Amino acid sequence: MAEIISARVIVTCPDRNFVTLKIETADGTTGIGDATLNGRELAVVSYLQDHVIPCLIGRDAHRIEDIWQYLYKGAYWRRGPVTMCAIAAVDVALWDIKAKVAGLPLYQLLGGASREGCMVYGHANGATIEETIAEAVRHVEQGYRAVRLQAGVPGLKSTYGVAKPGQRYEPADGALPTESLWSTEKYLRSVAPLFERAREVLGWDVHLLHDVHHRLTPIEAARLGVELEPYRLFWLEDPTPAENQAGFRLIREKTTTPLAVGEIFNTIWDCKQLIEEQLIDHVRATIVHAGGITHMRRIASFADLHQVRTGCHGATDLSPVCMAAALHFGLSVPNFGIQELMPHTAKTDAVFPHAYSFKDGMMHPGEAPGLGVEIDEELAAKYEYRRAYLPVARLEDGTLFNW
Ligand SMILES: O=C(O)C(=O)C[C@H](O)[C@H](O)CO
Ligand SMILES: [Mg+2]
Repeated sequence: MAEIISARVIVTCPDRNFVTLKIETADGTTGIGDATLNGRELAVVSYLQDHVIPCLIGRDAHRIEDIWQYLYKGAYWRRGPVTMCAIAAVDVALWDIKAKVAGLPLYQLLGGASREGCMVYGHANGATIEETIAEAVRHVEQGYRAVRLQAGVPGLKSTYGVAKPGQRYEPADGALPTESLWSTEKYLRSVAPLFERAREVLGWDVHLLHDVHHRLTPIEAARLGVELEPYRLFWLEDPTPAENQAGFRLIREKTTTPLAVGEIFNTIWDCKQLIEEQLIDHVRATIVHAGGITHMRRIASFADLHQVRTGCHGATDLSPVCMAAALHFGLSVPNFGIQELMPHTAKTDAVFPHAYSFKDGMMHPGEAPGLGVEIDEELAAKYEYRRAYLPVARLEDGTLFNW
């Protein structure tokens, strides 16, 4: 028995907001879990503080599966991003505790390493095709074996995934949502030329990826998939909103461009049909948004039966605590595909000292017992929460669209 004697939520903003849950057991062992839900952070803080923590005190931290079921079924109101982020934070903190008590890096408890490291993809973006390709070249020089390409769309003032001049890309950029304009026609004209040029310059030994960010209809996505076939993408991500999973049948029938979906999924039920019918190649659900390591292992096992590999979301709104958990998970599951890497700022890294590392395009969680990441609470306290929303997108006639 490792009795939970306290659980606290820590909110900090070292360049961007993060929510972290810290659980402590009677013998002084602590574990942490990421609970960050970009743009809706405080809803998870309240869910944890007001509704979850009171249920944790006095429980045995080692009974991870039982606590997961207790929080999921016990709430009666199942699923949803707020609930599943909160459960994820508890779950990861408990795995951290268990692995620390065992004196092992977490991946050893998850079955051990299935590979030498986790291949990651970086983000190359620029206002023009040439700027984007130059960024991609820089990534390849740093050792990346896979790069996501996003370029500005001629005729649109701003584009998803493209940084403002001289700045890092960080989408949650306003105390109220900033508004951007979208034109499917302009966008569709711009994508194939980007990848044509990328293959000319980068050759064929680097994996190329692209994120549509939910902005096409299935038939438009099918057209784009066909147009991109000559450039052999590693994946085309979120080609269409995935609430209607059956919509992917149409895309799948038309194109062999591999598909990745699921960064906004929070349970296996969001991707059950996509996986069962083999409508996708990679599932993008990740630890913090999809119920933690316990639930992600369930999704990965189910996906493995259908030749679907993982491809966990890893943007900067997922804290280093989530990155560490994703790497232990990715190193251990048999059907790992790739891990997204959008490096955090030095300020964020200082608040979350960690054992994971990057080398030759691969990441490894390190050998420290537990997750191998801690939170420097004194430093964290210096960075106060700042409300920051994700943008919204409108069509050129003013219609609210998918961002
Ligand atoms: O990293 C990606 O693929 C994204 O689509 C990033 C998301 O827009 C971001 O994480 C939203 O918070
Ligand atoms: Mg995405």
